[in-house]
Amino acid sequence: MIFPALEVKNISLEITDGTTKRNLLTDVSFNVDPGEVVGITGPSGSGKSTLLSIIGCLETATSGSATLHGADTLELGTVSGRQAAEIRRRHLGIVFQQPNLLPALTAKEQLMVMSRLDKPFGISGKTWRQQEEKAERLLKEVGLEGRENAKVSELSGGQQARVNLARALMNDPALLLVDEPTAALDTANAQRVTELIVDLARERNTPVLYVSHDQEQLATLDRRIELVDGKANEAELATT
Ligand SMILES: Nc1ncnc2c1ncn2[C@@H]1O[C@H](COP(=O)(O)OP(=O)(O)OP(=O)(O)O)[C@@H](O)[C@H]1O
Repeated sequence: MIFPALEVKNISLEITDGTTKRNLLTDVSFNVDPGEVVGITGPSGSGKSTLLSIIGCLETATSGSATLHGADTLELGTVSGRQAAEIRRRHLGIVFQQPNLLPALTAKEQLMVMSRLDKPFGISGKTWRQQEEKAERLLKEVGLEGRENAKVSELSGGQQARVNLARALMNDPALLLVDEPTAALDTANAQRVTELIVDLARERNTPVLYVSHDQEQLATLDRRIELVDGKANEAELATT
């Protein structure tokens, strides 16, 4: 039996809105294949970022499951605490809207921080030098060859978004989750970064969930899922 890389089944989240309870997400189900980039879209407040947080083990669903099939089969939607942190560190790449880069560090050092979190050897048992080579290789892949030693203040917004992306790839994630990573960029730069994400996903066979409002960017992706009133829009799914 061939599994999709990511299987999301009937994810629901009940939230408390003031004094009333309501379902922010209701029975959201979809699959993502290896190397496929799926856009998550929908009106503001429809739960896009929350869905990504559940799949990214940052929040837990009230019910349902999100299963990642890779070297290990991992349940993502319901784990919390130390187990969730371990899954994020080892298996997930998460890119938020704000790069949150450390101002005192160079581009390469932003990536090396990921290795430092995993002392004495890297995530996959690699030495410090091997991790350093990996950081250099990733920066080259995102188009930053020659900028490895530049500090954040010396990098443009587009370059910072690329460092942010490279950093999320340091652990060779089995799933990449990106939440409006180009919101701070002009249209041309935003489109280039989106195309880079699609290329990297295909080259690495990594499934990607990409939250965006931008129709032009969404058109670059393999397909899209629209969240409307907490439900995934199946009609849109079927036509894409
Ligand atoms: N566990 C929770 N408890 C209460 N409220 C929550 C919880 N999780 C999310 N929310 C609320 O649900 C709403 C939806 O948030 P979310 O950021 O997921 O929407 P979004 O579709 O990503 O919006 P935007 O496009 O504006 O970024 C927000 O008002 C958020 O505060």
